[in-house]
Order: sequence, then structure tokens, then C-alpha cells
Amino acid sequence: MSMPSAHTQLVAQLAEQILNHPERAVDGILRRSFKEHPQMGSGDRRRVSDRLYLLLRHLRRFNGLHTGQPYLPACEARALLPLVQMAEQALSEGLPPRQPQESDGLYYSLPDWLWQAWCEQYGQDAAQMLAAAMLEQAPVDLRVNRQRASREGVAQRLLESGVESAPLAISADGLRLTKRHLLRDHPVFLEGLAEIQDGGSQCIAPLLQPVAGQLLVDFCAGGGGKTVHLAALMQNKGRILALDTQEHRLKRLAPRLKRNQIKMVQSHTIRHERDPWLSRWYGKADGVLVDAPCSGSGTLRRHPEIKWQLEPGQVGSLAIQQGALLEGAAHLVKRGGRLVYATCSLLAQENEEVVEAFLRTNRGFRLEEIQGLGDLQRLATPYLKVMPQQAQTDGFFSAVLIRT
Ligand SMILES: C[S@@+](CC[C@H](N)C(=O)[O-])C[C@H]1O[C@@H](n2cnc3c(N)ncnc32)[C@H](O)[C@@H]1O
Repeated sequence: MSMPSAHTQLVAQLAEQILNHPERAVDGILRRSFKEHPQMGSGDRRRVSDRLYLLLRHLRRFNGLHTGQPYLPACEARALLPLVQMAEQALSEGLPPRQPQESDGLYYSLPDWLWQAWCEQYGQDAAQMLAAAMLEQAPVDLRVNRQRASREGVAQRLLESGVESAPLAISADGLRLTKRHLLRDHPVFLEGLAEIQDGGSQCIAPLLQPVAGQLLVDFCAGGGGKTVHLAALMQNKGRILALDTQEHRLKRLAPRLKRNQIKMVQSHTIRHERDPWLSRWYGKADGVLVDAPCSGSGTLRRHPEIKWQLEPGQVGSLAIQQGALLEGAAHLVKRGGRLVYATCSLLAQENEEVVEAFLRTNRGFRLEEIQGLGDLQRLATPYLKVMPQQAQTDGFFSAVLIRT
């Protein structure tokens, strides 16, 4: 092993922190580290994060190639150093070809339990395509705020500043940047003409079939990615209740609403899904979105660390929480109203199984076959499953339930 550079050492230290602290967001860990290294310019930062993400994507495989063992490396910077060097080599020369002794789980750098779950659910061929797609870097997608701009208009504004984009087939309001750019300081973002939102995520809000003047509830609104989309689809007319148990997440919604000039959203922190405050809205909502907390197993391109942090037992606990959330949120739906359940997970335990269990005990709801999705229709089964290998987006699952 050659003498590791300062960047190599920093990547190994960052990976150690990430692997040992699943409770901390990778963004936050990177931000703090860059603050502690003010001498690093934007090029240095990009180089460090590119290496880090490549390492996290291929962690199991790189360790397999280095040690000949199918296990994960020890989560210590020293043990990770040679693997960071492999990531550096892969960035300049490409990934090494598949070795005959590499199993699928090792080659696609997945924990065996996740690889097996995908094989059982999707079959081996589809699981291989899914696993390969999850090793790609996620592109930057935008959702044009159709209240304020057209897709062509935003594409033109981007082009004038040297940023090329192409329309997304999966979403009528979507654009994909041809190359990665940071857009947080770009006028189209600052003026609320477009939001940064993955193309798969853009498929969820339309499932509520929002109409101006309705009352909608975004039950797990978080930072409000889908709340602002719902508001745009309602032409900013009517009312949206944006709920969450985490006040700090809802706080991120305020600047988003301001940027998008949205005035019809009322946010409220609930204590839990049976909070008595909710009872005033029982049976009143035209539509309720439950964008449930989940494993994030559909977002491994963006969050490869999840592969090494998630334990199979956690998926079972999440499924229990998801079922409880769906039950709690269902009370708010009026007769004929829509209850949309969504996750960014690609595990049946958090998806179909949660919906099927809900339907078994809630006879007042029926599952609606998702229709009218144009290009997306082939992904509906009757659920909507947005698969990364088909649409080059994050993976999403969604079910539409109607209160009868
Ligand atoms: C997948 S995130 C939501 C992302 C958000 N909809 C968006 O598009 O930006 C799930 C959210 O559910 C919230 N949550 C967890 N338990 C909850 C509960 N019992 N009631 C309401 N929200 C809850 C979490 O705090 C988290 O913000």
C-alpha cells in the first residue's frame, strides 16, 4: 500500500464515523468535516465526497477483493484505508471486472439478507438489474413548479446559465440535469420556479388526484417535498395540513413554502398518529398522504450507507410503525376520499404486506388499481412501483386506498 494522502485518510475517517453512527446524517458529517478543513476548496470537497460515496457503494466488494473474504471490513479508519485506495483507483481506471468467485451479494455489494429478499420478491434477473442500478450515482432531477413556470421555460433558463437538462419521461413536470450541478444558489430554485426532487418522488403527489379547493392532509410531511408538490397541483387553492411528529423537520417547510409563494399550508406537530388533536379532522379530508418513515432501501444510490446500517430486525419494527400510521391517518379520510400510502422502500414487508394487513382489518377501504399513468402504467401492479432500473430514479412504492 502506498503512503495514503491526506484526502485518503480523511475519507477513511469519514467512512468510520458514518458506519459507526447510523443516527447521524451523512450530509451533516460531511458539512462538519468541511468546516473543520477550511483550506479545502470546492474541488477538494468534491473529490473527497466522490471517493467516500464510491467506497460506501462498493464497500463489501472492495473488502472482498482486498481480503478474499466475503465479510464487511472492521469499521475503523485503518482497516478502511486500503479500500479507499481501491475506490480512488476505480475512479480513475473504472471498477475491476467481476471475479469468478464473487457471489451476487458480494459483486453487487449488498448485505446477503437484502439480496435474498430482492431475489424472492422480484426474481433473480430483476434483482440483478435492480442491484446494478443501485450502484449508479443518482442524477439531479427537478420538478418545475407549474404554477409559476413551464418545463420548457425552466429548461431555457438553466441553459442560459450553462446547465443542460432533458425532460423526464416519468413526470410531466420533471427535468433531469445532463451533468451534476449544485442548484441551491441558482435563480430557478431561489425564485421558486423549480424544486430539486427525484423523478420517482414526483410520481407520488399526483396519486391523490389533487383538485383546487380540496382539503388534503400530508400526514408525514417532514421537510415538505410532497407538500409543495400537492400545493402546486391544487393551484395553491384550498387547504393542506402538513403534519409530522418532528418539529425540526416541519421547520424546514417554512422557507420552502415562502420560496414557492404557497399560502394554503398549515403545519402542525402531532405527538403521535392517535394524537387527540387529530379528531377534529376525522372524516373531513378529500385525501390523505402517508409518506411513511421507512428503511429507505429504494434510495441506495443516494444513501449507500443504508446498506451497512440497516438490520433486518429494523424492517419488522418499521412495518409495525407503518401499519399504525396508516390506521391513524385513515380516520381523517372522508367517504369517497383517497388514502395514499407511500414509501421509498423496495421491501414487501414495508409495502404490500402493510397495505394487505390494513385492508384485512379496515373493510371500509378498497384498493384502487392505479390507472392513467401513461408511461408509468407498466409499473402498476395494482400498486405503483417505481424501480430504479426502469426509470433511473429512486425506488418508490405506493398504494391508493379509497374510503367506501
Ligand atoms: C419519509 S419521511 C417524509 C418525507 C416528506 N413527506 C417529504 O416528501 O419530504 C417520513 C416522516 O414521517 C415522520 N413521522 C414519523 N412518525 C410519525 C407519526 N407517528 N406521525 C406523523 N409523522 C411521523 C418522520 O418524522 C418523517 O419526517
